[in-house]
Amino acid sequence: MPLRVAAISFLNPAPLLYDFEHEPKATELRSRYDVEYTLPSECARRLLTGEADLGLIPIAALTPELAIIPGCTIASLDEVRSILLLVKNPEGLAAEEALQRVSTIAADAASRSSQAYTHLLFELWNATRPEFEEASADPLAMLEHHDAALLIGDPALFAREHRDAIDTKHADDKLLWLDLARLWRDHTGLPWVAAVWAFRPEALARENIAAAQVIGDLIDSRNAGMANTPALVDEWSPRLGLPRTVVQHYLTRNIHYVLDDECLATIRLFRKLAAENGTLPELGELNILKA
Ligand SMILES: C=C(O[C@@H]1C=C(C(=O)O)C=C[C@H]1O)C(=O)O
Repeated sequence: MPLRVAAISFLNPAPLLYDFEHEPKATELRSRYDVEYTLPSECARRLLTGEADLGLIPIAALTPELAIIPGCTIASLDEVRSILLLVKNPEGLAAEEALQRVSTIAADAASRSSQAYTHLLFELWNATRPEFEEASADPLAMLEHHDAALLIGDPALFAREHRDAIDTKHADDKLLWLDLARLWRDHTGLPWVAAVWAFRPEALARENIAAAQVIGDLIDSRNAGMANTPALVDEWSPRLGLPRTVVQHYLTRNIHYVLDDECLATIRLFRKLAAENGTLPELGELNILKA
């Protein structure tokens, strides 16, 4: 049987999944992997319950039992564009002061990592404890009953594309548009990391597949995706109705796909701070799959 794979349905992982979607590799890979696309929180749920063997999952959902596949990530070295915190700021205060006034946040239910980053932002660096309520990704509905809205992925890209319309509706609120990756970088000097490929190691023996094969397939796919962004822009720009320049910039500048030492340092620091703060359970040493 092929490995059961839970992959994220947004634009941002498209380069990681390139070989799974394009020949010459797609047919061969179908014999080893059965890929289903869903939202990040659901990818995590499926991997944690064992409904999937391999998942592109939020780093907030990693557990000590899951092995991280080396090489691939969804991260950002500066602005990520698609992790947005919209904050009502009717008095037009500076960002730090406006954050102090936030007491309720509607948080995109598709997210695990960005929700936890937002907890750290408020609880560690802002010294406030706003209430979080999970909601579906609709900025206007989210802001109806909350002081701030956290959006991720494609809905965040759409919101940015329609920023003028959203700002007009909220003219009295004077919305602040904050990029969470940028805030994390400002506070820690490190890249912002959202997701990694994580694996249930027991699937190797069950499916008689070598760790090196899985790691190699995923790294080759990432490399093919990064080398073929023009093809991905051709596919995704009409699919999402976003300008080609935005998709191109997003895939080549906003998102960082290589799980390097700095990204690993981020995962360690993020999980340490989140454990100390009580936001997430302890993770301990990172369990990285060996080839
Ligand atoms: C860059 C992004 O990273 C995402 C954010 C995640 C989260 O908040 O849990 C998980 C996976 C990524 O798809 C994004 O979706 O905008």
